[in-house]
Amino acid sequence: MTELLSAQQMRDIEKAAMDSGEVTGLELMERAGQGVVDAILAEWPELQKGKRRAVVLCGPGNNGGDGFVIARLLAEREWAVRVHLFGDPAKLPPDAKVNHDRWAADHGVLPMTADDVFAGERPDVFVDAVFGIGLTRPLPEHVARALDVKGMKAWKRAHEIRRVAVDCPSGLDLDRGVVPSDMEPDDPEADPWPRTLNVAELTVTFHTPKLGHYLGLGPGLCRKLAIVDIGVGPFVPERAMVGMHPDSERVRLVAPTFAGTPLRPRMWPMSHIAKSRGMGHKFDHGHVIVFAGGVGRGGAARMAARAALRAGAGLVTVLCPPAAVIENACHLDAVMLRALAKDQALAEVIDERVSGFVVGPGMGVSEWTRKRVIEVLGRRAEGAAHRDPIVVLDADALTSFEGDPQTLFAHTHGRTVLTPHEGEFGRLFPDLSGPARAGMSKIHAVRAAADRAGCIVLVKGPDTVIAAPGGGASVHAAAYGREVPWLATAGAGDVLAGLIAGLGAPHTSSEAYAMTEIAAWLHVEAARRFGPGLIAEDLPEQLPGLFAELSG
Ligand SMILES: NC(=O)C1=CN([C@@H]2O[C@H](COP(=O)(O)OP(=O)(O)OC[C@H]3O[C@@H](n4cnc5c(N)ncnc54)[C@H](OP(=O)(O)O)[C@@H]3O)[C@@H](O)[C@H]2O)[C@@H](O)CC1
Ligand SMILES: Nc1ncnc2c1ncn2[C@@H]1O[C@H](COP(=O)(O)OP(=O)(O)O)[C@@H](O)[C@H]1O
Ligand SMILES: [K+]
Repeated sequence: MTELLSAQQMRDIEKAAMDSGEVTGLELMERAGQGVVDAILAEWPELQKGKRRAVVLCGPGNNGGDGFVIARLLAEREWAVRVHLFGDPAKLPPDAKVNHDRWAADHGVLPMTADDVFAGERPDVFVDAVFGIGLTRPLPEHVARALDVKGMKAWKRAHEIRRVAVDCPSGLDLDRGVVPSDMEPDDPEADPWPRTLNVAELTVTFHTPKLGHYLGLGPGLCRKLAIVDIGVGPFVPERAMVGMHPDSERVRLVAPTFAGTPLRPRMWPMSHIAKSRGMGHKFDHGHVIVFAGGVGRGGAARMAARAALRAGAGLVTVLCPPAAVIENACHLDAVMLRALAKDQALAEVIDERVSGFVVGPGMGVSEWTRKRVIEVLGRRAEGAAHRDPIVVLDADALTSFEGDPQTLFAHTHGRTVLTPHEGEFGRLFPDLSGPARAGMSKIHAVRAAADRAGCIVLVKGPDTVIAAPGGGASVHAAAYGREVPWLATAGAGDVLAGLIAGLGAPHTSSEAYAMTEIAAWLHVEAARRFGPGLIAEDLPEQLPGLFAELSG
């Protein structure tokens, strides 16, 4: 895993490095600028030869300071570099001022209006060093227009210009992954895309990625992320450990990486999956129960059940109303089937060895669903040798508690996982959702939800956020080469619920949180492996091949 930092955490790290006396702000700025130039030349090796053109846009803070370093280093390569500044040079912070003055000693500095920026000859590289982690409010209109990709049309063959963002495309809030705008109120239900669009082809950030690189609009605006080590101290490995319960302050990125370095999938996730299973009897691999809805409504449960079985649960049983037995029997083989009448207690049809439940997909929003949820959450492990069953609540199991979430939260336990999409999340947490979330990041909202619910909460989407009570949080992003828009298909969420239960069901599987992270990752890997044209039924069928590849 890799830590994702907030802007404040990054500032604290930089400050600690400077306070230690080992490095000065000026040295950090030089390393940052050099790192950006190196990243540009690595990304586009054809730029290593010849005299090229660059336009560099510098802002009023240290992001602008990086821009002046980049301009100088490119000019030293005999590039023709044009620099535009937003702000008063006399008010630049000290390190940025030093670099401005070095540049201005023998080069011009132009104003930052769209007319000035998009004039002159077409550059090979366009560098955005206007704002980084210091953005505090929406971009001024004229700055937004100078950064707008549409302005590039002033040049012929504009598509050949390589757009590079320093730390982030300016205007992106690196804590939330949103672009605050004066024109559209900060309302998550309004169209999140800004009127002017500042999209990079390459974004170069420092030390580790920030939250906003992976949340919301971040990946779509940054496009490709390069991380430059500027030597501000070591990573904190124990906080980023794979498979461990997450740290209460730091957010981690769910990926086979360790402090930014790729890990072999054998180490993660396969070693964790294997560890939780060990050897043994099929019951040791867990028995998962999936509740199905009535006649004609069992598909969601069947897909969840198949995912749980493919994920490695030893046994999976679908429980359905007696009237739906024939329908389900026509579809199920390896997955077992039992009838459960409305007035029957669970204990009449299942034994105490059941170690996982999926409740909700296709069940219907009803009082009956509420009762089953509470009944399931009341089942606890017999004796210290066993753990409480993992209980995944999705879809109708969540919506059935709309307006009365406290009743649900009174029964959840540490091995409960809620898997809402944003709509379902809003039904349980209206004050953390929709317009009420304005100004708050998805991380903040999901952390608060996990605290309130007293269990793990996973909120789905291209940026999936997982949180546990006490502050631990992770982001799993289907981004930066892992985009799977075709995963937005009916039933994909049911499969995810089954995956979590299947991975978390072995009695020896202690970490429901780690298994939830792994499930989110495998879900997207399965979708990538299949490709466009995917329907939800295809997802579980990808798992055997995927496991084989990951173990290779
Ligand atoms: N510290 C270090 O050692 C290192 C830092 N590094 C680099 O520094 C960057 C962070 O620098 P930073 O903290 O100065 O913030 P930055 O993003 O330049 O912006 C702050 C300025 O913008 C202004 N402002 C904000 N929003 C505005 C708006 N909408 N419209 C108008 N003005 C606005 C704000 O003004 P204020 O809000 O105070 O009025 C302030 O003047 C970081 O991203 C990385 O690139 C690297 O070199 C590595 C070493
Ligand atoms: N653009 C996207 N990229 C990647 N994954 C997505 C995207 N849109 C949705 N998903 C994933 O697809 C699944 C949809 O689940 P859900 O909303 O519950 O739908 P359903 O109820 O039809 O199963 C979630 O796991 C979500 O993370
Ligand atoms: K920038």
